[in-house]
Amino acid sequence: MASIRIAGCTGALVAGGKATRMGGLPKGLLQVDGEPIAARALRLFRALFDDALVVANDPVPYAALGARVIPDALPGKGAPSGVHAALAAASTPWIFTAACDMPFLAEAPIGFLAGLRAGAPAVVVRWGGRLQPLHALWSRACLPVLEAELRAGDPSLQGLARRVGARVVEEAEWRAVDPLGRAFENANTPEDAARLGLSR
Ligand SMILES: Nc1nc2c(ncn2[C@@H]2O[C@H](COP(=O)(O)OP(=O)(O)OP(=O)(O)O)[C@@H](O)[C@H]2O)c(=O)[nH]1
Repeated sequence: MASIRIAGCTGALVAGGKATRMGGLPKGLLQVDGEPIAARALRLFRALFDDALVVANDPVPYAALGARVIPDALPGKGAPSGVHAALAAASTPWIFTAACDMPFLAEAPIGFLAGLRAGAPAVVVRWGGRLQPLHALWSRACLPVLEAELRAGDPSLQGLARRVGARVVEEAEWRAVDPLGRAFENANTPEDAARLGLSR
């Protein structure tokens, strides 16, 4: 059980990618400490948030996890399609998004992000010189902006963060809760999976 609750927020696992660099394996099923990444994430989401869902265009790998699995509403644009679907489907004013290949989600860093929500349309960390929009908080105010951008072209989530005026957490600030940036670690290739200690 989590020691904090983050009200008005849905945890959304973005899991609709092709995982070509991982040979098409549903990356959320990679195991961390003997548990699929997706199951671990949903367990954390249920403890922290009002609701939890998975955005995946193939629901089969995630069907057994007991969470609502939704497809992209505006498919074909990568992770922005997933964030859009989550914002459109959530019944809460906020969503927390995480990629399905992030094995080290943790309560304290997510709580830190949530503590910065007031007055911001989104909260995104800059780590390693790059905004990290797949471990971020997005408010419903971002939905019409992202929807218009998806209909018009091929937007990036980093661009969306800038355009909505997201609260950007700089690296020095983030180090207080996550000194090594573990939250943003993700497994794109079998080599990444091995480095992060993940198994099939
Ligand atoms: N819902 C949804 N999620 C996506 C989509 N594309 C990528 N994602 C997710 O976004 C996160 C980051 O995706 P990437 O790792 O960059 O892309 P990927 O398609 O999973 O992998 P590659 O094919 O190897 O690039 C992962 O959790 C993906 O599952 C999409 O079109 N829809």
